[in-house]
Amino acid sequence: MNPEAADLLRCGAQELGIDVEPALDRFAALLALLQEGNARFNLTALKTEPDIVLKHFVDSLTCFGGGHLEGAHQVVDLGTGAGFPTLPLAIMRADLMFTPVDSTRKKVEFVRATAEALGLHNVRPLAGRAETLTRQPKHRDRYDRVVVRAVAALPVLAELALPFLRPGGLLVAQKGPISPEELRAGQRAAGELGGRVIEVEAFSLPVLGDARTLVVMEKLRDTPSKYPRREGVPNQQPLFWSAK
Ligand SMILES: C[S@@+](CC[C@H](N)C(=O)[O-])C[C@H]1O[C@@H](n2cnc3c(N)ncnc32)[C@H](O)[C@@H]1O
Repeated sequence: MNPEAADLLRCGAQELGIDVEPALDRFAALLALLQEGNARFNLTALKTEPDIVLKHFVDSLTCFGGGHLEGAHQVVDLGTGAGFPTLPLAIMRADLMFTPVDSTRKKVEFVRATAEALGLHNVRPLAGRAETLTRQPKHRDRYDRVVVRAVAALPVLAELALPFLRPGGLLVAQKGPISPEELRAGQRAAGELGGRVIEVEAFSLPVLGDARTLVVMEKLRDTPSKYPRREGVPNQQPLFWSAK
């Protein structure tokens, strides 16, 4: 990692109240592995060191906002892609056990190999679609937390994520700006799926100032067995929302 990128990571994380100094070597190794992965196949759209550091690493660390990940939780990362937010969060918190999930096997293999190379023992990637995995008893109503970044609209996230959670568990969704319509649909979908929205926090991404929103849903009771609907339907026909 070049010195400018290292400074951006330090400053960005500091704005979030996080000291990355002890983890800089691991972040540098992650950066190198991502760039190597990008050279082999198109892993992420972000290619430059400042972009990767701010828009992947620091952006992922904003999931710690609000303290919803405090404690030794079992955490699903729904639609992890190249490992975000899992990998930065797992680097900073060995007490959190992550299950990054993605439907694209090649991405899951990248996350598995990268976690191994970084010596992260708290990352156990899983290939598959959320709609199918949450039909398996070992993944339904089981996890303490679901984190998600850049995957789908709120009502879709509610349908894909809440079935993973035990009652009392939380979905922490890191998103860009959300419209009142999307929020309303997310609230209604959460209710239908056995949960409720407990927090909506607008904030700015450190250094760059891009608008972000952290939406937290709590699961109150078991999700009705008809959810999630079959593969692809949650995204094609989001609950309570026609304006995709
Ligand atoms: C835009 S990428 C975001 C990746 C990562 N979370 C990030 O912030 O960089 C969305 C990812 O979600 C995965 N995905 C979408 N729907 C899914 C589903 N129903 N089950 C599992 N993975 C899904 C896709 O394969 C893709 O890798």
